[in-house]
Amino acid sequence: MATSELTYRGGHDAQPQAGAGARAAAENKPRSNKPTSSTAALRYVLGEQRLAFALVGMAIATVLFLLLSPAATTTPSTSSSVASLAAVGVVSRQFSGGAARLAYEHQQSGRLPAAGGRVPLGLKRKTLRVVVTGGAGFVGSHLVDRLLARGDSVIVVDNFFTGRKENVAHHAGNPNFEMIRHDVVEPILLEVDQIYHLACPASPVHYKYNPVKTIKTNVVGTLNMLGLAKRVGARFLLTSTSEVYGDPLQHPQVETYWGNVNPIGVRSCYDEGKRTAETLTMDYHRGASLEVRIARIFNTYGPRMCIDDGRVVSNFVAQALRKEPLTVYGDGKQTRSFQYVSDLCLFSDPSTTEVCVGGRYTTTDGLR
Ligand SMILES: O=c1ccn([C@@H]2O[C@H](COP(=O)(O)OP(=O)(O)O[C@H]3OC[C@@H](O)[C@H](O)[C@H]3O)[C@@H](O)[C@H]2O)c(=O)[nH]1
Repeated sequence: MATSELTYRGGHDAQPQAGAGARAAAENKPRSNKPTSSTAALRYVLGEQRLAFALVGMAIATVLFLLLSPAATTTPSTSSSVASLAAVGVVSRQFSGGAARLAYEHQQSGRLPAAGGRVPLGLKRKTLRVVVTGGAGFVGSHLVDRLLARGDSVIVVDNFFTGRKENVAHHAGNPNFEMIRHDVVEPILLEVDQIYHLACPASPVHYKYNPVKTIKTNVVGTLNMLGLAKRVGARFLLTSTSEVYGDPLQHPQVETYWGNVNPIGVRSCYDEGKRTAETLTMDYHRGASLEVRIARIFNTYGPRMCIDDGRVVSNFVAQALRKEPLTVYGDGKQTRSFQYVSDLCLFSDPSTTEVCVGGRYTTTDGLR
C-alpha cells in the first residue's frame, strides 16, 4: 500500500494498484536483469525533477552562505581624507603592539585568520613578502604591526639612526617577522612583493643633524630601493612629506600644487631630498612601468614617538609633563595639520596595503 501511495503522489497516470503490482514484479526479477548501478543512479537523479530540486537547493545554500559569511558582514570601508592616495578602512585607534601580538597568537593557535584579513569562501589569501625600510621607526613600526596582523611576511630594514629595536621587539619570535640592520644608502637584494620605503630621519632636529647624509638617504637610498623594486617586480611606496610644498603659498595644498621651496635653506636637505625621491619614483613608474605610490605625510604623532623627537607635539607633551612652559618658536603664527598615527596606517582590504595620508599642513613660520 505504501508503494502505491508513493507512486500515486509522484504524479504517474497509472492506477495506484497497477503501479504497485508493476513495482512488486520488478522487485521480484532476478538480479541479472537489473539495470547497472550507474544507469540506475542516473535514472534516479533525472527522475521526478530531482536534478532541478538539487540545483535550486544548491543555489539557496550559496546565497545564504554569501549573505551570512563574516566576510560579507565586514563593515564597509570609509573613504579617507581628501589627500588620501590609497583605499583606507576601519582600524581602531587603539590598535597597538598588544593587538598585534594577540592577532599573532590567534594565528599561531589556528583559531582565527589574520586580523583585518578578509578571507572569502574559506580560501586563504596569498601571503605577501613585504620589506619596510625604516620599519623600526615611529611610523614604520605601526605599519609593520598592521602588515603582520594582516598575515604578511615582513622584513624590516633599518640602520637604527632614529629607529629603535624596542618598537618592533614584540614581534620577536614571529616567523613572519625579520629584521636587518642595513643602511639603504647601500644596495640590498631581497625577494619581495612590495616595498614600503620610509627610511629617513623625519624630525627637523634629526634631519638637520647631518644634512648631507639626509639628502643622500633620500636620493641614493630611494634609488637603491627603486632599483630593487624594478629587479624583483615589486610594488613600491615612497613616504614623502608635506614639506615638498615648502613654505606654501596655497592653503590648503592640493596634490597638484607644486610648492614654494627654498633650495638652499636649512630644511632643503629634507625638502629637496624628498622632492627628488618623488621625481625618481615617477621616472621609474614612467620609464620602467613600476607600480608606485607616493604618500605625502603630514605632522604625525602618537605612541612610540621619542620624547626627544624634537617635533612640536612631543616637545609640548614633554614640557607639560615636566611642568615647564611650552616653547613656541618664531612668531607663533605658524600652523600645522596634525594626525594621529593610526589614522596614517590604515587597511580595509587585503588587496590594499598602502599608507594613506590625512590632514593638512600650512606654514608661515619663515624658518625654511
Ligand atoms: O618645541 C617646538 C617645536 C616646534 N615648534 C614649531 O612647530 C611647528 C612644527 O614643527 P615640527 O618640528 O613639529 O615639524 P614640522 O611640522 O615642521 O615638520 C614635520 O611635519 C611634517 C613632516 O613631513 C616632517 O617630516 C616633520 O618633520 C614649526 O613651526 C616649529 O617651528 C615650536 O614652536 N616649538
